[in-house]
Amino acid sequence: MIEAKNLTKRYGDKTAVNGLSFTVEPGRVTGFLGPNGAGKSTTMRLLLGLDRPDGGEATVNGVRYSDLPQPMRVVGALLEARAVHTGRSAYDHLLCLAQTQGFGKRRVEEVIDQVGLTPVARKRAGGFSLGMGQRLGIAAALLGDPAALVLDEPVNGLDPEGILWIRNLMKSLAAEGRAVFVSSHLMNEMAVTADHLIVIGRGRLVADCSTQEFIERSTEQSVLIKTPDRERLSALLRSHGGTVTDTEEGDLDVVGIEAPRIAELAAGGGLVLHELSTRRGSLEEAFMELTKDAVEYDAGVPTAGGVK
Ligand SMILES: Nc1ncnc2c1ncn2[C@@H]1O[C@H](COP(=O)(O)OP(=O)(O)OP(=O)(O)O)[C@@H](O)[C@H]1O
Repeated sequence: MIEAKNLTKRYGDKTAVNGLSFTVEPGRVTGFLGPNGAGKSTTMRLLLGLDRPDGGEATVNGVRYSDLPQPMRVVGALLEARAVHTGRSAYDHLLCLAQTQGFGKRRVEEVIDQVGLTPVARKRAGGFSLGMGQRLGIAAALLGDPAALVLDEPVNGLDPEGILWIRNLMKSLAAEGRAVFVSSHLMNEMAVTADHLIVIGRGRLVADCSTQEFIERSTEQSVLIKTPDRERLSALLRSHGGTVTDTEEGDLDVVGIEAPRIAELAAGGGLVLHELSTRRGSLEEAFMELTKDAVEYDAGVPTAGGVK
């Protein structure tokens, strides 16, 4: 389990991470979301002991990274997508890393196989594509068979096949009981990958809830109605507490009453409906709205214990 307690990091006047507390549980993929500059990479660097916090602390299985005797056995990390600038082969690169931690050749071969690099394992890693470089980075993260993984924007710059591969890998690593913590600024990507979401805006926690809960709470539901009895239906729905707006196409958009109830009310009033459809706002819109709120109002958003 990864835990951040009141984590704070300042760079000069800028507070990159501001009193952040959350836990990343084993057995699930936890998405770490925030717009550019929200503080995701800084938080991950603090978790991995690459930077010192100005306040609070970050631990993995209750221990600070810098105090872990064999860190690669506890947490594997992939930080920022970049090509590996090495004249060494993928195999030699991993073997070198493995030897620093006392892992053998067999483990190197296993992780190479796991990430699908066996056919190119003896080729110079410096010539790898971004996708192959990512696979190599993930192989390095997996070397110690760690209980937790920290992956910073692993899908950045990958083609659809690479994205699908990483997505499935993260899910299977979580299914094996590992804590998988993955950052992204893409809401839609996290919606299909993560079981749980931690959302930050300007270094502060905005939401900490299951992905399902986030989707349900964040995307407001409205009902679109096509009807020849627009005026009467509109008045009827308003009298039952609905918020009714006219769309540019001359239809009705209703918030606050669900479709089956609208159909019953219309039938009761002898009003004709030509179309009745439930719509949800896009997740990406909801995410932008949420992080904007964090900055401007810091209210009305889902957190672990409900809506803040
Ligand atoms: N070494 C540093 N020195 C000064 N400011 C920094 C440093 N590292 C990060 N920052 C600032 O802290 C804030 C958070 O940056 P961080 O890289 O953690 O955000 P992020 O959420 O990972 O963004 P992105 O998705 O763009 O990588 C930004 O405003 C950034 O400019």
